[in-house]
Amino acid sequence: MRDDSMTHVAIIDDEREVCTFLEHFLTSKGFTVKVAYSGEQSDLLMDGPPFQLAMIDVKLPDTNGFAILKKLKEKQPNCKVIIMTGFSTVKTAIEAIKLGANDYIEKPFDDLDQLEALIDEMITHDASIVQSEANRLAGEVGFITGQNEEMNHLLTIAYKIAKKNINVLIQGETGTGKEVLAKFIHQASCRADQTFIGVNCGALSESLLESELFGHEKGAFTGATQLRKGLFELANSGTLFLDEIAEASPAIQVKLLRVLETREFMRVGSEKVFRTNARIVAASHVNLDEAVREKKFRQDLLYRLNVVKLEILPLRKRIDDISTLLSHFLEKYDAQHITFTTEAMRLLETYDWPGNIRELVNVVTRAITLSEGETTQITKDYLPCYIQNTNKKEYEEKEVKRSFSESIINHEKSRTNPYFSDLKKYLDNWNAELLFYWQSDQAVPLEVITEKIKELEDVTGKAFIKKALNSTLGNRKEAADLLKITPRQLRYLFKEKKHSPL
Ligand SMILES: Nc1ncnc2c1ncn2[C@@H]1O[C@H](COP(=O)(O)OP(=O)(O)OP(=O)(O)O)[C@@H](O)[C@H]1O
Repeated sequence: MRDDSMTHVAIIDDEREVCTFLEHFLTSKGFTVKVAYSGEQSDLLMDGPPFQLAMIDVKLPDTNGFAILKKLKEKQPNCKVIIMTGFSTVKTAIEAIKLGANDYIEKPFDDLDQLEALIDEMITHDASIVQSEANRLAGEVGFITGQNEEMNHLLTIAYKIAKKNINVLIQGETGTGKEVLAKFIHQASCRADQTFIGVNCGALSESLLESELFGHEKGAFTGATQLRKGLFELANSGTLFLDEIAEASPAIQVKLLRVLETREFMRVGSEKVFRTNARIVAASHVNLDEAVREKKFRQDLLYRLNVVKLEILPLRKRIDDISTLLSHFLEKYDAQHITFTTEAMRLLETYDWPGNIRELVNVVTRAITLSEGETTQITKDYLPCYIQNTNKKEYEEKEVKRSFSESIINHEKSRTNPYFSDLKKYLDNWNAELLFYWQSDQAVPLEVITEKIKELEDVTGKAFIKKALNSTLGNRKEAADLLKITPRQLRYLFKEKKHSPL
């Protein structure tokens, strides 16, 4: 007769020694244990009374951990699952987490305290606690999610894997919050009280980036007047955030690969080998699989970086999060008294947000500033003209185009987006807005003005690049020559400008 006051655990693994060890270990903790050595035997277990926890090996002779996980989640949805994996199959275990496993542990079990802590956590914590802990920390760091299920799932996965010592790759369009997510992972990890340092690999020349990353000895090159520690050294027990990793040159990619493989590096101008324990979180708005196919990015480096890949949705695909984001920003700017009219909300939910959350922040701060002293209700008139002019049909047309192909998307967007289609209109609006601020009796936060100036630089620069590309029929090399910049700079400007993936 089964005693339901006890904790019931299933172990599914074809390695008999592992099963024997776990059976002893768990029985000594007062749990009852059932063992299956194959998929067939595990089917029998799953058809029986429910388990609180199942520990499942990734590889079995007649099936794999994914298939067992799927069946278990169907038959016993409340059963927690720990996937057991060898080092070489960590990526597989991460996939299992994405599919609903609660955690994974590497075999052999070197650290029994860690094993015990993991099992205890599984038994005592229910999933809603993990979710609410993740949400609390996300609120603290400023990575807000609302109703969107995919984003909430991503947040939970980020929270779970944060505690593991593995590299993470974050992909997402510009302004979607890649850096904020990297900070969240750092804060949720055991390294939270250590350093978090970030570097934008596209913003520095090759030699500067090399010395930034690895440091240099005094006299290593002209201008190296003193020894400088690099980021791998400074972030030794913390997290190193490599932003826009796709922009790293081939030579830097080789050097990064070496550090990721061996954990060793040398300062520029020195032969001495240093070790680093920095956790790497890399980010890119470029699809790195595509960059590998186009031979712009090393496959072996990508393999090392994306032990876990997290993809943040663009804002237009998480429209259901807009109201939560708005409330967050209103609170952040101490403007909780402000509300948005239904019409204004509809416009915000219909606009396609090429600059993603960064652009939303700008729109909210602008609306707060403009409405100050006038009203507490944001109507459509307090939104920028290009958002007021958005209509549903135009949006839907863009959606269809978007799914057509990435390259066509980018081209179409630049053509149809009112932001770029008419530079003169944009400049007139910009001028009018700035004059409005200037003539306003209210003090305008300088941040709003500097953001507008950056936006002007972005939009105008992009318009001129687009003009040059039009005249060279899309030939980037020739366009770069016309603009008297290098093709690399053109690529950078082309992709990095904040408000508009061309
Ligand atoms: N989920 C979020 N909740 C609240 N604010 C967010 C969120 N995501 C991004 N932001 C805000 O949007 C702005 C851009 O975020 P961030 O710099 O992390 O984006 P990014 O994807 O790294 O951009 P880029 O690709 O241009 O470097 C910041 O002001 C950030 O605070």
